[in-house]
Amino acid sequence: MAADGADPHAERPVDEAARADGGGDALLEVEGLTTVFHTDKETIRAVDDVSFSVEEGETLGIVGESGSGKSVTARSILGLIDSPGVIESGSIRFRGDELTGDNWDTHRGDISIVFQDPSNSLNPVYTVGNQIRETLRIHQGIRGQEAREEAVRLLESVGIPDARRRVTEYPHQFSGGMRQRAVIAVALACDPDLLVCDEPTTALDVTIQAQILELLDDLQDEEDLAIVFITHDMGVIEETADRVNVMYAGEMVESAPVGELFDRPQHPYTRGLLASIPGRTVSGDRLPTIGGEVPTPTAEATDCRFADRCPEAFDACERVHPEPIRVGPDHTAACLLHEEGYEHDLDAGDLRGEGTTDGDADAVADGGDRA
Ligand SMILES: Nc1ncnc2c1ncn2[C@@H]1O[C@H](COP(=O)(O)OP(=O)(O)OP(=O)(O)O)[C@@H](O)[C@H]1O
Ligand code: NI
Repeated sequence: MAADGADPHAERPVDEAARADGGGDALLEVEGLTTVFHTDKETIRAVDDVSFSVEEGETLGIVGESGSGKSVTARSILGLIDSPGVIESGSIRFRGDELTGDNWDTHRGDISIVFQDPSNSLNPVYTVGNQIRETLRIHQGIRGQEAREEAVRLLESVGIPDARRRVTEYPHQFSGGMRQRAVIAVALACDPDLLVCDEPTTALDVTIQAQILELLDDLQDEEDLAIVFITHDMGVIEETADRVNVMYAGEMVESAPVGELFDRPQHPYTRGLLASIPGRTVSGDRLPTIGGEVPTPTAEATDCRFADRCPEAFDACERVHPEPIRVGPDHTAACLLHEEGYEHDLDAGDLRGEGTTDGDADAVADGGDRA
């Protein structure tokens, strides 16, 4: 689904299987997004053919281990990919407008981002109020007394007490939790329709984390914001998300409404992530934790990138790349276990249950060069 060279506004065939939202007029539609980094040594396919959409007012959670491509997805949506990175192909539409191809400026301010570390998001030499007013001026044309009042109102709306005084303070005078609230206030000063939060609570302690999550929830109700919430924490996903995309090695391996994903996870990787939530066991699951690490994708996938960590892999997983397919209403998974025609392989080369024993060599005797 390459967008290069093509008229970005041209009608694109919608891949029914890859789109879990069932169509309709989504706020944000991402289709076939592929973002690569050309380093000296290799090309890293950080986001590889990912499709999803975000509806008005909903929270989409993106979850996956470190290096799975969550942040690059976020930065792609905001047009923040810099050299050596490039959006190689795909389409990102906001309210139907194509953003790829340097069209982000027309929607700057409609989409805002909150990063993990609040200290890097605020400029230490300006007061918090100053930074909110600057954003109000640039994105909403609000100046002077009106901007001063709006800055106080925004600080109040993110739960900062004594806002009238604190608006005159510098970031270093704020605690970590208060600083992240201030960052959210700056993000809201654009009056965005979509707020992208990239691990916004990871640097905060648990109590403050819970307060920030509650704040985002309240803001969403009040301002009818759509939120893309990025985290590696399934527990946080359960609390915040309406829908969930599970990412692995640049790909979206499962997508479903949050209740459905937790009740009926269809990808072994998702089951592994769920089993890693403290105090939670998933029926029939064999993975208390997932061993190994996310591989760095450097070539187009010709196999399942999760296969060598997967307790349910069989030999076809080493030679066939699974595409997202529909596994339920509004639910997709990219796993051969759900694709027709591969069941026979279960008999031929089933590795299930063997992953933790040292009998792997025997099990793969007819399965090729599995390490
Ligand atoms: N500027 C860059 N140059 C080269 N490679 C990059 C760059 N930024 C990201 N990558 C690579 O892209 C892949 C995805 O990275 P990304 O930051 O999106 O992961 P993530 O899911 O957000 O992980 P984390 O949970 O650690 O934040 C990784 O392999 C990473 O090394
Ligand atoms: Ni990240």
